[in-house]
Amino acid sequence: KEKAEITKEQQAFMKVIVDSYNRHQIPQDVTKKLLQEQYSAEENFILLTEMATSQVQVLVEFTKNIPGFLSLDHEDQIALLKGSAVEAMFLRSAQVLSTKMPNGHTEVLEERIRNSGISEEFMTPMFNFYKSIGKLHMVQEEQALLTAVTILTPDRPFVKDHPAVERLQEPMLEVLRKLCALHHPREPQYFARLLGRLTELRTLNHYHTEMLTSWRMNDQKFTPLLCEIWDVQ
Ligand SMILES: Cc1ccccc1NC(=O)[C@H](C1CCCCC1)n1c(-c2ccc(Cl)cc2)nc2cc(F)c(F)cc21
Repeated sequence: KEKAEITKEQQAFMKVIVDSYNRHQIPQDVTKKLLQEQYSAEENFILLTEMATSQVQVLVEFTKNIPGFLSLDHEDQIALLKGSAVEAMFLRSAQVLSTKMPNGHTEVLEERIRNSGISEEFMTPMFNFYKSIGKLHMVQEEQALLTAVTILTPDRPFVKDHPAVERLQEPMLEVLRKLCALHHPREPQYFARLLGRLTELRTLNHYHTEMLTSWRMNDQKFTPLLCEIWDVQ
C-alpha cells in the first residue's frame, strides 16, 4: 500500500517542478497564429526559430528549478540542456497539439503544420509521435515530470558524472510512476508506455537537423542560440 502513496515530501517535490513548468511555458499563441492563416514556408520557418529560441530560454529557467540541478557539474548542466532541448521542443509541440481545442481546430492546425515547409518524409514520424502522445491524455503533472525526466537523462553526449544525474532522475521517475498509477488506475502499463514515448522522442532528435535544413526554402537563418543548440550552420 505505502508503495503507491505519494508521500508529503514527494508532493512538495512535485509541486516545485509543476509550478516551475507552468510558469515557464510560452503562451500557446503559436496555435492562434497558425489557425489564423497559412503562412509561407519562409514565415513559418521564422516563426519556428522564434518559438524554438524562446522555448530554449524557458527550458533553462525550468531546469534551474529542478531540485539538485544547479549542484551538478556546470559542464554537465550544459550537456544535459544541449542534449534535451530538441526533445523538449517536440514534447512541448506534441502537448500543444494534444490540447483540447474547439471542434475542427486541431485538424486545421495539423493541416497548417503539414504545409508549413517541413519535408514530406518527416511528417509521418513527427505526427506518429504527436498522435502517440495525444492518446496518453497526460495530466499536467505528468507533462511537467516527463519533461524533467527527459532533461535529466544520464546518457546524453559529454555527460561526465552519470551517477549524479541518475540520482536526480530516479526520484522523479518514482513520483511519475506513482502519478501514473493514481491518474490511470485502470492502465497498469501506462507508466511503461509513457517512458516508451521517450524512446520515440529520441528518434525525432535524430531527424531534426535534416528537418530544418530541408525546410522548403533557401538559406535558412538561425539565431546564435539555435546554432548552439541545434548543431546547424
Ligand atoms: C509549439 C512549440 C512550442 C515551443 C517550441 C516550438 C514549438 N513548435 C512550433 O512552433 C512548430 C511550428 C512552427 C511554425 C511552423 C509550424 C510548426 N510546431 C511543430 C514543429 C514542427 C517541426 C519542427 Cl522541426 C519543430 C516543431 N510542431 C507543432 C505542433 C503544434 F501543435 C504546434 F502548435 C506547433 C508546432
